Amino acid sequence: MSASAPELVVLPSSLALIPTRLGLTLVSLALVAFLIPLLIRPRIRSSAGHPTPPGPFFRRWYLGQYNELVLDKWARRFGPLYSVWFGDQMFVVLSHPKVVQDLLVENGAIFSSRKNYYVKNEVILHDRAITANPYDQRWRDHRKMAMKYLSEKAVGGYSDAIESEVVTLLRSLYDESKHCADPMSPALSAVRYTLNNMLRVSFGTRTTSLDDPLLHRIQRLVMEFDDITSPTSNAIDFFPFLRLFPTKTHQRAATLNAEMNDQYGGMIAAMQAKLDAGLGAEIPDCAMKHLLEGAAQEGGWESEDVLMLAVAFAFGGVHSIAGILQWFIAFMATHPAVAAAAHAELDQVVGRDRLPNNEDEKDMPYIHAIIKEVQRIHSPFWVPTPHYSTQDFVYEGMFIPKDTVLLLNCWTIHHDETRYPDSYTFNPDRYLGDTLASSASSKLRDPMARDHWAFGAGRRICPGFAIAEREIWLAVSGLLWTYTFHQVPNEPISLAEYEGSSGRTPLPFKIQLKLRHPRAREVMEAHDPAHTI
Ligand code: HEM
Repeated sequence: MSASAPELVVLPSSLALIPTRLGLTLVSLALVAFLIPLLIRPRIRSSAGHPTPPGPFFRRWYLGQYNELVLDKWARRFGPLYSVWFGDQMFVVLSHPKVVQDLLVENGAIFSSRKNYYVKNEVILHDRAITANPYDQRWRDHRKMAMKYLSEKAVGGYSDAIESEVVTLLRSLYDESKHCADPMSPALSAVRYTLNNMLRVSFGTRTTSLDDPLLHRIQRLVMEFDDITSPTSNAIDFFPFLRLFPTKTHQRAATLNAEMNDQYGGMIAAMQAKLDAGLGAEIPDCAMKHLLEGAAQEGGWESEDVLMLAVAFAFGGVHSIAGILQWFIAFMATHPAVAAAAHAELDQVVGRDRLPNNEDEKDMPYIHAIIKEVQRIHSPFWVPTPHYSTQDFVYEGMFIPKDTVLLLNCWTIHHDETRYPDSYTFNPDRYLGDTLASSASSKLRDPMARDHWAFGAGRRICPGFAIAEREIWLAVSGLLWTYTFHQVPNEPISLAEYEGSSGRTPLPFKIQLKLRHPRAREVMEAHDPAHTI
């Protein structure tokens, strides 16, 4: 070896470099050949030659905080059905009501599964929660059980409890604002209202004050869940090799799973201990009691299934409704003419002696319209939990292969100028004459007649629809009956920005409250804020 080295040194320099250059070129070509498929979309066709829907040339792994705006930009460029690749996963984006109806509703047997997202499904939910399950028997069992407690009929049984929580909410705002003297943030009271309703349904319990540690812990867990489970945000979901490395997202997801187990597992164990001690009569009727008393065993459920149903209720039903209520307050403070028209309707239909109730809704089309408009203009989920296909399908000449993720592009649909003229303006009048409840509207055959798509579509449509509508109606009408809402000088409320990765809640803001009439104070003061079930 050492004898041949000098010979190399005497070679002309250009010749000596040839093997090196060739090697480098070959390595570069190999790298490019390896990298290009990772960067650009593949060309896929059906056996009959149909191409996949058009879409961006490059693959993605992250769309940023306002991911709906990127999806909207592409919808304008590529049309109502386009495809985009995230790492190894093809997404198709549905940006028109007819496409949503044709695929998710009419072909629900094919488009109702869920992708096995690594962070959300595997690490956090252990493949068990209703929202994450593929379209299989476990999902059917969970969904059936959830509907037992969330159906229209079941919700009728919670009306008194929800009405009582409304007064607690009104009182909490009153106390927090030092009897309307100080500006205050409505966020925590709104979260407590929705959490108490969910705890009532699942555990027959509630938090007792804004300082209750349970409120703060669940609030934190739900926010963390929303923050780390956006369907278009985690590279680790789309590039499986990243799972071999320790990442911050993975660590956060594992911690969240442990905390959920600790919190909800602890509550379930405490209930089980009470039942074992023969003290079941002390526990109000609720989903967890029913499951622990036998329903779970009959359905072949394991303890983790029970836990995950409770988690699904909290994670699905707390920030969604609390977000709507916060947006509603923000719009009332910034649109006093709308609030004044709602107050006039209340005075005419309900008067000032009592709070509005469920029966009043049909007689108050304007407040009904305000609620629909808030949900249209600020849906809590601009990118709702995606659906997933279980068979190859050709739609309008475009190929949607099995195992494709389908995104309902709520932002683009809710800003379609032909359906909602002047769509960026908050204008409840657009819904006057639409007397249907949103749950009834979602069943209309004509997708263009549907009020909005905030609750999703097809067989995975939100099972909390009925309770959400009750909670929102009673809270919104009660808030309007009690207060007028005002912006705080020099602290404008932003109606454009929001927290979280998908529209969830407004940025923190403060409002100044004013009581509308003395009877409102009497109603609140007669109510015990520590009211227990
Ligand atoms: C304003 C309130 C709410 C909104 C806007 C909302 C919205 C949604 C949306 C968009 C979906 C996905 C639907 C789809 O895949 O097409 C969903 C699913 C779900 N929601 Fe809601 N939701 C709300 C309240 C609730 C409540 C109160 C609960 C529970 C008590 C709940 C529990 C769930 C569950 C468990 C799923 C998963 C269903 C499945 O995969 O089969 N949601 N929700």
